[in-house]
Amino acid sequence: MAFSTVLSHSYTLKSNMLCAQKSSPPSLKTSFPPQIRKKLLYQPLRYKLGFSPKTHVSEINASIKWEKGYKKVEVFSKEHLAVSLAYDVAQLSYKFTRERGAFTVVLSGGSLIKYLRKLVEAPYIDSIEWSKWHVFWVDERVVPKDNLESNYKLAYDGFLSKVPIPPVNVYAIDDALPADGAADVYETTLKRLVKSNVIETSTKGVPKFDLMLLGMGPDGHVASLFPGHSLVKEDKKWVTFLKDSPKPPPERITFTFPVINSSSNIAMVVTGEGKANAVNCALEDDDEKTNDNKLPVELVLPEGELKWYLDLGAASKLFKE
Ligand SMILES: O=C(O)[C@H](O)[C@@H](O)[C@H](O)[C@H](O)COP(=O)(O)O
Repeated sequence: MAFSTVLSHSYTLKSNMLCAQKSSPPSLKTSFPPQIRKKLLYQPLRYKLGFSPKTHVSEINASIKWEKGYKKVEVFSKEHLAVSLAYDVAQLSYKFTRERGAFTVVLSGGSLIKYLRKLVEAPYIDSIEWSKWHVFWVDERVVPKDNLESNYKLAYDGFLSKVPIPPVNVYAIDDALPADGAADVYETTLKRLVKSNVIETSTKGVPKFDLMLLGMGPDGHVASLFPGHSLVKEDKKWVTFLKDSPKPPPERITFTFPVINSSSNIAMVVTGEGKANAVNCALEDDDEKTNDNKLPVELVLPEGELKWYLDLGAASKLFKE
């Protein structure tokens, strides 16, 4: 079905790739609607305890969890989403810093940063080994770092300025370069860090980040990989660039799918009713779809773990009467 709408970010999307809307969303209430409870067809997940205080665990249990194949999905209130994300990130930080003395974390732009807000509070602010963190961006707009459009600025203002990560471990793009140069330099930086074992590599020799924190646009884009764009198929470069992003600003650099899909862990953080169609598309069973018919988000198939963190709005089309 052809799909055309004006998105909240004030750019127009035309795509025939989104799944058709299949049912009306349940009305959103403060607690989970009964039809959602009824549709708990899947095995609940169990959290591995051992790092975070139990008080946080009991709060996290106020959510819906299920697992379907490799897809782990959890639906939260917005507040619990931030609590749960902090808990999971802290556990991974603990695991990787203990196992290999470093924790490589890839950030996105958008609302993701505000969902990291619990990490800058007790107990995490004092218990995480921030000095072992290495921070990257899955995509960046080619603008100066102090520009309001910069994903670096967004992350710095909302998160990085509040935690003691050594500045040398924060890998922003070189904002003095044009898009192609910035992408090349970023890829060179990744190569250097792979060589020095700060970043692990997959069996295919591609960087394997410990944790990628991804957002998704209403059109199903992830990173700066947009539906129907040729970069979705890029399989040689680790980092590439575009000058024709359908979402402004047009010039960006982005990780490619080989790098995204080498990750040890991906957290897909998606909120808001505007994303419900794309979420439904990504989580439905449809073996008939070829890669050409898939949204970019559906091509996120990491070697490691993939977990979806949804709010009620984003999940609203998953639960049918
Ligand atoms: O560079 C960008 O334009 C953003 O990084 C973008 O890709 C964002 O991550 C998603 O659109 C989800 O954003 P929201 O969570 O704010 O909807």
